[in-house]
Amino acid sequence: MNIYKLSELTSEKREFIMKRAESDISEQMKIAKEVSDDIRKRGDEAVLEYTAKFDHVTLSADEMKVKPEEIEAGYERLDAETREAIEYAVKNIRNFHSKQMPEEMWFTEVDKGLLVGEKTTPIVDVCLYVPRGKGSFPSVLCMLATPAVVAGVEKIVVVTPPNEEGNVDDAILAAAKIIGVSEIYKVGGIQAVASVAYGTETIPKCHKIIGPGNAYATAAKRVLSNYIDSGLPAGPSECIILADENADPEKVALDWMIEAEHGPDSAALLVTNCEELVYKAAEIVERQLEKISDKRREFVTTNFNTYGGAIITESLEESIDFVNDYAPEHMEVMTKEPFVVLPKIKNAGEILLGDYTPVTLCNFVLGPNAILPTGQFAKTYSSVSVMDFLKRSSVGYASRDGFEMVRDYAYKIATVEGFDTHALAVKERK
Ligand SMILES: NC(=O)c1ccc[n+]([C@@H]2O[C@H](COP(=O)([O-])OP(=O)(O)OC[C@H]3O[C@@H](n4cnc5c(N)ncnc54)[C@H](O)[C@@H]3O)[C@@H](O)[C@H]2O)c1
Ligand SMILES: N[C@H](CO)Cc1c[nH]c[nH+]1
Ligand SMILES: [Zn+2]
Repeated sequence: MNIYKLSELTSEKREFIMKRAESDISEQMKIAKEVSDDIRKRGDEAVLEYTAKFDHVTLSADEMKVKPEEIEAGYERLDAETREAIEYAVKNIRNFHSKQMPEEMWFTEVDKGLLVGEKTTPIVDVCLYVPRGKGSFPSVLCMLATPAVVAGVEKIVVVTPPNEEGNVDDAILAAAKIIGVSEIYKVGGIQAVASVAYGTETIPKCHKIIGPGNAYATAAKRVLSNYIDSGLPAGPSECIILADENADPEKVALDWMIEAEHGPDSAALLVTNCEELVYKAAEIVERQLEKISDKRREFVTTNFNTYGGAIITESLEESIDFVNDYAPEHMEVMTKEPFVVLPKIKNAGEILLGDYTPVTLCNFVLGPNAILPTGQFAKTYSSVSVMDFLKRSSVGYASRDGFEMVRDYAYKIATVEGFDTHALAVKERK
């Protein structure tokens, strides 16, 4: 596997590690443009052809929309333990996101007679993209639909690629029923993004699509950015385990592998000032790899030899600087004093502290949102939250006296900017 000393890393290698897999999706963007143009022209007919081509499933237009009885049947088929786990997860996710809800309206008097504030309103329709390719993601539906419901979105549309049998997985259907969403379409990748960006005979046009996806879904969002708001960039999963000499190699090894199993394009890094920890954890990884499926083992090993691996630094401070530059999607802090490290972490989608908060917990049941910015976008974007489903309108009111007090100031600035009618509106107001 890749084991680098940070001080010996070439600038090319550092750039490769920093950029991860999302650096070049120009090929996928070409395909996304062709496919989406065709879907715009031919609607459902084209969507179904591309579903056959890319998902290897033949559906009719009527089969694309999941029927209420399919949701019921999926829920009933799912075993009781999994249903209970989903219900528990949704409870914590709902709780966490309810705390994020801003006040519907607030006002403050910035000066006498000048009242200003904000009014928050749900986005009227939002499409949730639930991936299905290298894995099945009922948890992603929970992470997207729960805050959408908490925020009060009126029309929630779910798109997800059909499985090999042309259906939606039972756990996704059950999660939908538990959360209370029912408009689901069996469509994925570029087809899904283009369908909701333009609208087809069967699939409604939406103003926003949000959710993680592979390079094709990401490419389609970029190509269609004039037609639909596509939220945060959430591509191949990635994680940094930040550890010092106090970390337990067994736990480090377990958690280092978590996000590496998403796919060959993911990135899982162990960043530590303790060389001995790296070799101990790497040995344990070898042993643990024997316990997982061939498919996931291959993803982890590919990952550890491409975008992932270990970075050995000279000190904990140097490790923290590296993390801040990398801006990981997920990160775990496994150091002697994680709460002391916390304030020093400036760029990360999620920061999990201590020995007992593996990424797995937050991905599924803890409550915070696991849909997070990837590819260094954690420098400017945040995790999915209720704010992704809301928007703010500024509100202002000036009384007559308030207006008189500020009219000259407004007039001056309008004149300096050369906006005549702006100036007139305050100068000539009786
Ligand atoms: N950042 C996050 O919060 C987060 C959360 C969960 C998952 N993820 C990531 O999301 C990604 C999900 O990817 P996935 O592949 O499992 O599911 P996906 O739904 O994104 O992709 C499957 C779709 O890709 C399309 N496709 C596949 N091959 C194609 C080809 N050759 N040409 C055109 N289209 C093609 C198909 O239409 C298919 O429906 C993973 O990288 C995972 O790590 C990220
Ligand atoms: N780690 C993913 C976000 O990057 C979320 C997830 C769902 N299932 C497994 N993992
Ligand atoms: Zn994961």
